[in-house]
Amino acid sequence: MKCSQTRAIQTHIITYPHLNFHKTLFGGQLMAWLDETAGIAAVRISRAAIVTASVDHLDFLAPLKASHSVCIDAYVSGVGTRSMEIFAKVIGEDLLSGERYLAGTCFMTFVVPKGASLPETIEPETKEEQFICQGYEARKKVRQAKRQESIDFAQNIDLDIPWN
Ligand SMILES: CC(=O)SCCNC(=O)CCNC(=O)[C@H](O)C(C)(C)COP(=O)(O)OP(=O)(O)OC[C@H]1O[C@@H](n2cnc3c(N)ncnc32)[C@H](O)[C@@H]1OP(=O)(O)O
Repeated sequence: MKCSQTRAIQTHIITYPHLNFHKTLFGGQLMAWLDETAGIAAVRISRAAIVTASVDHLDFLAPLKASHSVCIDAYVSGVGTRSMEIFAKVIGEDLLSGERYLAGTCFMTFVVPKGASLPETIEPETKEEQFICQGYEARKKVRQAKRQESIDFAQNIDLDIPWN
C-alpha cells in the first residue's frame, strides 16, 4: 500500500470555541484533531479497530491564529507487526493573504488488536514521504527503549486517593 492511500486530512477555521488566552488555537484541541486524523490513516491501512499507543515528538512550531485555517494532514509512515507509525503535519493558513506556515509535526503509534494483520510495507512516493519513511526503523528502536523505561517508571507511581 502507498502512503497516499492512507492519507487523511482535516481542515478547520480557528474560531472562538477553540481559542486560548492568547487568541490562538488551544493545544489540547489540536491534539484531539491530530489523534482523530491519524486514527483515520491507521484504520485505512488496517481496516481494524485500532488504539492509540503513543504520541511522540509533537512539536508546536508556531501558534495558529484566530481566523486562520488549520489543516491536519496525516499518513502511515511505517509498519511493524501489530503497530504502525503515523506522521502528521499541521499547516496554518492566513486565509486573507494566502500565506501558509508549518505549525507543528507529530509521530503517533497505533496498534491493531491481536489477530488483526497489517501489510508488510508502506510505499513512499513523494520526496517528503521518502524522507519521513526512511527514519521509521530508527524511531521505532527509540520508542521501544522508551516504552521499557515507561513501564519501569509506572512501577513507582502510586494510585492512592490524594485527600486520604
Ligand atoms: C482510538 C482511541 O481513542 S484509543 C484510546 C487510547 N488508547 C488506549 O486506551 C490504549 C491503551 N493501551 C493498550 O491497550 C495497550 O498498551 C496496547 C494495545 C497499546 C499495547 O499492548 P499489547 O497489545 O500488550 O502490546 P505488545 O507488547 O503486544 O506490542 C504490540 C505492538 O505495539 C507496540 N507498542 C505497544 N505499546 C507501545 C507504545 N506505548 N508506544 C509505541 N509502540 C507500542 C509494540 O512495539 C508492538 O509493535 P510491533 O507489533 O509492530 O512490533
